[in-house]
Order: sequence, then C-alpha cells, then structure tokens
Amino acid sequence: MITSSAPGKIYLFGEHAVVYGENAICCAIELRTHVQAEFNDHIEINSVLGRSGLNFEKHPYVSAAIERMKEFAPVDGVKININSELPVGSGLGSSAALTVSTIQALNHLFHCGLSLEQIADLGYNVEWDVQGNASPTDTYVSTMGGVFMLPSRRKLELNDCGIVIGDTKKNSSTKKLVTNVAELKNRFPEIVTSILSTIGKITYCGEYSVCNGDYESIGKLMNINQGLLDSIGVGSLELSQLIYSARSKGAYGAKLTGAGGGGCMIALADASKTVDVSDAIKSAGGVPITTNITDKGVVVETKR
Ligand SMILES: Nc1ncnc2c1ncn2[C@@H]1O[C@H](COP(=O)(O)OP(=O)(O)OP(=O)(O)O)[C@@H](O)[C@H]1O
Ligand SMILES: C[C@@](O)(CCO)CC(=O)[O-]
Ligand SMILES: [Mg+2]
Repeated sequence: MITSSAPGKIYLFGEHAVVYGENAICCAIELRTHVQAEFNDHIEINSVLGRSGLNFEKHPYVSAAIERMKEFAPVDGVKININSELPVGSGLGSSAALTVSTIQALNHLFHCGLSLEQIADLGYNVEWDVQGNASPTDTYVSTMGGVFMLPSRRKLELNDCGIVIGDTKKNSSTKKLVTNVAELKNRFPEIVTSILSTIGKITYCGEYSVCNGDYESIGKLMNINQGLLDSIGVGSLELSQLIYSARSKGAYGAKLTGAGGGGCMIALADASKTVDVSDAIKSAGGVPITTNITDKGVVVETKR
C-alpha cells in the first residue's frame, strides 16, 4: 500500500489567461490531498463523493489518471482511498492535488519510476482530458510545491506576508468556467484576447514586485487583475462582497483564485492585519481558511 499527498494552490495573478499562454504566478499552499493506493482484484475509488469503479462522471480526474497510467503499468486492479484538506471545487486546486497525488501513488505502487517532471506533465494531460482545456500551472505547482511563474517555470520567493482565504458558494466547475471564457473569446476575439494579454502583463509586473517584496504593488496589481476577471465573467456577487470587505480592512489587495464563479478569494495582508481581514471575510458571509505557502510538493508518505 502506498500513501501520497500533494498541495493545493492559489494564484496571485494569471488564472484563465495562462490557459492561452499568458503569464501566471501560482503558489502551493499547506492544505493537501492524500491518496492511498493498494492492489485489489478490481478498480475501486472511495472519496467524500462516494464509491465507484472507473467512473468518468463520479471520479473523472482519478479515472482519467488511471487511464493515463495504463501507458506505464497494468493498472487494472487497484483500490484508491481519497482524503483531502481542500474544499472540493473551490479554486484551491483540489483537482490538481488529487490528480498529482493519484499519479504519484500509482507510480510507486507499480514501480513506474516517473520523475516529478513526468508526473507534472501527466497531471496536465489528465486535467486537459477531463476539462477539454487547461494550463499546466495547477498540476506543475502541486507537483513541485513553492511559488512559480508559469509557463516559464521560474521559481520565486514570497515571504513575510499574510495570505487570507475566504470560501463562498460555487456551482460551476473549472471545466464549465474555462469553456465559458473560450466561448466569450470566440464571440469577441479582439477584446478578450486583449484582456487576457493585459492579465499576462500584470503578472509580468507582479513578478518584479514579488522579487522586491513590494506588497503594496502586488496588492494593487491583484486588484486590477480582479477587475479583468470580472470583465470576462468569472466573478460572482459573493466573491465581490468578500473582496471589497477584505480591502476595506487593510488588505494590500484581494482577488478570486482559480477558475472563479464563486469558491475562494485571497487577500494579501501584512501580518498585523490578517485577523482584521479574516473577520471582514467572515462578516461578509465567507468562510475564512487559514493556511500558508509551502515548498512541499507531491510526496510519498507511507509504503507498506
Ligand atoms: N476530495 C476529493 N474527492 C473526490 N474528488 C475530488 C476531490 N477533490 C476534487 N475532486 C474532483 O475535482 C473536481 C473539482 O475540480 P475543479 O477543477 O472544478 O475545482 P478545483 O480544482 O478545486 O478549483 P480550481 O481548478 O479553480 O483550482 C471535483 O468535482 C471532483 O471531481
Ligand atoms: C482557470 C485556470 O487557469 C486555473 C484553475 O485553477 C485553468 C487552468 O489554468 O488550467
Ligand atoms: Mg481544478
């Protein structure tokens, strides 16, 4: 039996734009998904969503990961148990953490010898298989841990600042939201391409601010990024309420993270302000989530 785990993630900048090759800065967080894999006489997948066999409706990412792993090993009889600290479908990369930890568990159970780069690439393929469109960002950062500029894969450092997360209700998947943006881009190609390109430029400016620890500028760039995400239809009333509430209590900046349409927002704040910002998120109807950035990517926790 193998148990592996992988971290979730947050975006400082660049979600959705990174699907079209623009820059993004993405950070792994300490909340993790844990996957246990053992040999079995058939395929069985157990999670908070229930029990199934190979089932692309109930467990699309695990089922797609098993299919991809069949290129390397005879994955016909395996039992997968999933436990996660990440809210499902909330923009914190729960699909990527699940995908990457599943691949790593099967990698070690069947002695495939896959490298971290190969795991990240396979994870990207799985998210693409399920969503019909994806960037390599979520699965790369969940594999490697840390803070990265994608697609260049430049590693960055982000220390000495507080990250406060607020969760809101969400009723749309990343697959649907990414599809919606593609449809908007098809309808207004010049306008949406210009917006996505501007988000890429925000990220480029943001990298300079991150490297210089200029949190005031990072916050202002996050706020501009949020306005552009709203313009392409991936915001929500609930997210806006939390975002403006966090900003009113002294956050450097606040924006949605991940695919949007609800789910999580993040606020960047000085350590002295994180309690006030967290209270503001709660008073605006959000569920505050406390976590930190982590350098710990996908790992094997136990082998028995
Ligand atoms: N703990 C879990 N157990 C089973 N399936 C899970 C779990 N966590 C995530 N999933 C799968 O991932 C899907 C959510 O992926 P989705 O990409 O929509 O959200 P996310 O990854 O949390 O957000 P984002 O992609 O914006 O970061 C769920 O519908 C489910 O199929
Ligand atoms: C919306 C998106 O940019 C981030 C989802 O966390 C999709 C992707 O990059 O695969
Ligand atoms: Mg996802």
